[in-house]
Amino acid sequence: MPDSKMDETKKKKKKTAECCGYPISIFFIVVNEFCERFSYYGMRAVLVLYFRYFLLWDDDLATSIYHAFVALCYLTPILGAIIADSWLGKFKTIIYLSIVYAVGQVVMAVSTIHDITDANRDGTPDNFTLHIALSMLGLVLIALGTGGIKPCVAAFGGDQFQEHQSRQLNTFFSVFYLCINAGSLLSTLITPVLRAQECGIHTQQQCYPLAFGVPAALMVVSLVVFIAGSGMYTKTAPEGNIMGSVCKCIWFALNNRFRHRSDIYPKREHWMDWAEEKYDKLLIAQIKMVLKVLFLYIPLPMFWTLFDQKGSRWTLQATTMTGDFGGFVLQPDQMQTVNPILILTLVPIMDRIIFPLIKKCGLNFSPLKRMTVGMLFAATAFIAAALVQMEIDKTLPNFPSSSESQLKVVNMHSESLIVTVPSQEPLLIGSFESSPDYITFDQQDIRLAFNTTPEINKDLSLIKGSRQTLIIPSEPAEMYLKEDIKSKPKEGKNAVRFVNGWTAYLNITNLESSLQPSETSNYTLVSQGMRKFTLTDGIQSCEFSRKFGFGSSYTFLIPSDLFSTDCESIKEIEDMQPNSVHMALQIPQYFLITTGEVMFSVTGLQFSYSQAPKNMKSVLQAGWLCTNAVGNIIVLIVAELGKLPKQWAEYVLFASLLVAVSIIFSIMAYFYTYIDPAEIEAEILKQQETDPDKKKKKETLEMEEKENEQEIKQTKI
Ligand SMILES: NCCCC[C@H](N)C(=O)NCC(=O)O
Repeated sequence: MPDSKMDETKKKKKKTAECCGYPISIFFIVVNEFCERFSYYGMRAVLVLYFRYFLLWDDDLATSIYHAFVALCYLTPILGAIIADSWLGKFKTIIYLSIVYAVGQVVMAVSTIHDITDANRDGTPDNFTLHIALSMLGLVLIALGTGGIKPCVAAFGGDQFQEHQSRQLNTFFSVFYLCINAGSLLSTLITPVLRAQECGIHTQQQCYPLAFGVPAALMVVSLVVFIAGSGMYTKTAPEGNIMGSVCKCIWFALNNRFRHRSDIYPKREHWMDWAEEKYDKLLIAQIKMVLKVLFLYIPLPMFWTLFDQKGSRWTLQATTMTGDFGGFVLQPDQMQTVNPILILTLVPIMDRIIFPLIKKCGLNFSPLKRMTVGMLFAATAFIAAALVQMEIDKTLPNFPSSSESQLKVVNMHSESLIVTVPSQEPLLIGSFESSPDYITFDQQDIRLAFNTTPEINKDLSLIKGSRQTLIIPSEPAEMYLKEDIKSKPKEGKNAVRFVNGWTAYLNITNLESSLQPSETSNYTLVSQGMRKFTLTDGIQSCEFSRKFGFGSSYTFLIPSDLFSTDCESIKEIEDMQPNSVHMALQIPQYFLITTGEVMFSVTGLQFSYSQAPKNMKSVLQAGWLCTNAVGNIIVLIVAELGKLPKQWAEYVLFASLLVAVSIIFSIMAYFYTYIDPAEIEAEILKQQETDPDKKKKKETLEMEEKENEQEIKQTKI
């Protein structure tokens, strides 16, 4: 940094107002982070639902676009860091990109107003292309904004501290992390509730505009708060195209090394020293510092690969468990809120009790050791997840493999039937009853015999890898096959269907269409709790209520005396029993992974700041965030390619991989020497001052500058 600029920074640092030893400007930065994370996580909480139920995309498309968006959010930090360190400085970059971000959130909220294209006022948008175009534009702007400012805000916060505030600087990163999680916790609780409201101009629909509008408003608040602190910040000026200089310097060093590869040339201590012919010693030293840290980052994505499965695999695991806590019921995706809740409790405990205690015991728990231990905690969390999975597997139905078929028989006939099934004892099935469980067949084509008069022999061609039910209506000769669900219903919901044994058509609430006599409905998904169905044939009606748990499946048999028994004679066949393993069993794995996160992530944030040269703080923050992006990409690849037959085995595989990676990381960390970049930079600057050659060059430069200034003055006169 030119001396004049350095003096400017120092002058500004002197003016910084303090409160309890902290720069007051920090207050604006942490509130800004809280609002920004509220905005980001709030929007993310309802994004997949918006894709699925507003844009009507299928599950695969909705999930792919969602993951692509998250990956983009972790790739754009590089762009933000380059803009900040090389061109605009962190302050202006945060302001400009926050404006882009807020505009993105507003565009996204507008895209969710169905009324803007609902000309025929039927409650669904008429021009999906416009809604899709607007939402994609909004998401790109949001990714640019959130990713772009992310490395700058943490580094800008660090810049506010002076040399005597190193203890407070470390605490700052913990408080910063607390704000992230407080924002994310509140928004993940609030935005789904906002979405569940009904709103609209012409028709009342799920209130996506409110669910996306509130995060947009929070982003505007975040920007206003940040600007409000403007007069108090320490703003380090950018030093020109630093990234360009870094790339050119590395390229020159590599080329120069290659040109002098012969043994006749004396070796140099570091390959970057081959840039000395052309580049400043300070720049070379700074690049060495950055490269050393980036090298250390290579194994880190593996941690994020495990960590980010909280939102996917672990949530899926929760859908196969029960969330009834007595006083309240937790939905599977709400289990994720355990992470920010634990962060809010664990960070203070670690900072105030655990780390000081370890220090008191005389142990050197250095940042890199903490990160290694953090990785091991995450690995243990996956072992805990595997154990829980084994418990769940014991309770899961025996689904058919890809070479097997399964069959159940439902008898809606007024008399009992004896069914002869290949390689089985004959089955006696009472009227309005079903065979006890699914029968598994290795072959696709089977022949069943029924003791009706006359006897019926039925050839069936079953579907491999599927579960089917053979419905025998009041006229057994008209029997037909219906395909059943072959996995647990999504999101912990319950799949229900009805077989109409009533003599006329029936309308049933929640079903897509009316049911003809003897017809079986498709499945409809209902959430946990008390659910009511009204059945009517247009003349008479009755109500049927039932309490559901999580993840069950039922076939309800409607008898011919439906209305005379006021719906009470409806018979229930349990096709899949409700989940019985409790979601509370996931708490240990959440506890372990969050402890790992506190040790790994908070420390990594701090480490990336402390080990970066002053002009590349944002770049190293971006490098740190990039490890997260790579981790997410690994999740996507593994999810596509490496599907193991047993989920618990996949958890154990991930845990083993992370243990292996943490061993490699600990070896790399052993050879890493912690540095004080400011000290090294000052030392080199001092050397350059005393270097006669440099001194001369500097004097000439200063003389030239003075001459230039005089010339400008004279031209003005
Ligand atoms: N809905 C879960 C939010 C988890 C937040 C996570 N613990 C975290 O701190 N992430 C870092 C970030 O910058 O968002």
